[in-house]
Amino acid sequence: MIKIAIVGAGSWATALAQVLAQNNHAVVLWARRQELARFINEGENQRYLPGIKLHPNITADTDLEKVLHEAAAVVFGVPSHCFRDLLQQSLPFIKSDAVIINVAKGLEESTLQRLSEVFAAEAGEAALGRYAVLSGPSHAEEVGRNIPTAVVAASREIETAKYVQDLFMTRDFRVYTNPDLVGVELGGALKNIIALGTGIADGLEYGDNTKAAMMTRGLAEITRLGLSMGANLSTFAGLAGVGDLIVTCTSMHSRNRRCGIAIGKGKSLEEAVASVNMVVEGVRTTRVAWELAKRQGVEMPITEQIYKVLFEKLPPREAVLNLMGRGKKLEVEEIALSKINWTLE
Ligand SMILES: NC(=O)C1=CN([C@@H]2O[C@H](COP(=O)(O)OP(=O)(O)OC[C@H]3O[C@@H](n4cnc5c(N)ncnc54)[C@H](OP(=O)(O)O)[C@@H]3O)[C@@H](O)[C@H]2O)C=CC1
Ligand SMILES: O=C(CO)COP(=O)(O)O
Repeated sequence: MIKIAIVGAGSWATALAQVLAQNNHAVVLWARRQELARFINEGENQRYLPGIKLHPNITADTDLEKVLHEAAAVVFGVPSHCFRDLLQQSLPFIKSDAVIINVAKGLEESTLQRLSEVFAAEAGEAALGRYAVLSGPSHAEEVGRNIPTAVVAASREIETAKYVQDLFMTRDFRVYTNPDLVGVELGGALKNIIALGTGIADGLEYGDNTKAAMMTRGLAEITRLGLSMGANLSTFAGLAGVGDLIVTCTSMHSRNRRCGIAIGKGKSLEEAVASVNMVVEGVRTTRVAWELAKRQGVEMPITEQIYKVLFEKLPPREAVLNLMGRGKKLEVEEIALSKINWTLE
C-alpha cells in the first residue's frame, strides 16, 4: 500500500480519492476547512460529493505538512487560480522523488501560463519529468459511482505517464498515456469556454443544431490555438480534446454548462457562478484564451464572443448573430490551405 496525498477536497479530488483507494492505496486529502475534513473522515463528502460512501482507505486533514509527509505521489485537485499558491506552500514538504499529478483544467490568469509552466517555474525545469496531467471526459459525480470512464495521463516523460496510468487504472477507470502535455492541458482548459457557450445557447432555447455547430467550430479554434502553441493535432481528436468537449457541452453535471445556461436565461455572470456553487473554470479561462489568441495571432471567434458576453455585457443573442454573420470561410482552412494550395479569396 503506498501513500498518495491529494491537495484539495472538492468534488474531483474526492472522486479521484475513491478511484485510488479502490486500487488499494492509502489516500489522504488536504482540506482547507475542518468541516470538510470531518465530513470525509466520517465517510461522505456531503458538501461536494453527496450520496457516495467513501472507501475506508480515505482520510482527510487540514495540516498540509502531515498530508504530504512521505507521499509517493501528490495529486493537485484544486482550481487553477490557487494552484501556484498551494504548490508554493506544498513544495517544502513533498519528497524529492514524488510524482506530481495535476487534475485542474485551467490556465493561470495573471501570466497566461499552462499549469505545467507554473510548476516548472516553481519547482524547476528538471522537476517537470516527474509531473503529469490527468484529463479527459470525467465528471466527478459519475466517477464517484464507478461509471465506466476513460481518461489520459500526459507527461513529458513516458515513464511518469505510465506510473500515473498504473496508479489510477481500475476496472471502471481506464487510463491512456499521451506524451503531448501541451495539447492535453489546452484541451482540458479550453473546452470549458465552449461549454459555457453551448450552455448559453441552451439557456436561449436554441436547438441541437446550434450546439453541434458550436462544439465543432469550438474544436476548430481550440485546435488552432493548440497547434500555434506546439500541441499535437491528434490530441484534439482524443479524450482530452473532443472527448472532454462532448461531455462538458452535453452533461447536466457540467458546472460550466450550467453556468452558461443561467447566463442564457438572463442571469448576470455573478449570479450564474453563484448558482453553480462550485468552481466554474471556464470564466477565467475565457479571459486567458482571448489574450493568448491575440498573442498567438490566431482566430478564436467563439471565444471572442463569449468574452464579450461575460465581461462586456454583450447580449447573448447578439453574440450568436455576430458569429453567424462572419465572412465566408473554408471549413478546414489550416489543413486545406497547407495540403491543396487553395486560397481564401
Ligand atoms: N468536478 C469535476 O467533475 C471535475 C473537475 N475537474 C477540475 O478539477 C479542479 C477542481 O474542481 P472541482 O473539484 O470541481 O472543484 P470544487 O468546487 O468541487 O472544489 C474546489 C476545492 O478547492 C478548494 N479551494 C477553492 N479555492 C481555494 C483556495 N483559494 N485555496 C485552497 N483551496 C481552495 C475548495 O475548498 P473550500 O470548500 O474550502 O472552498 C474545494 O476543496 C478544477 O480545475 C476542475 O476543472 C476536472 C475533471 C472533473
Ligand atoms: O472537466 C470536466 C468533465 O470532464 C468537468 O467539467 P465542469 O467543470 O464543467 O463540471
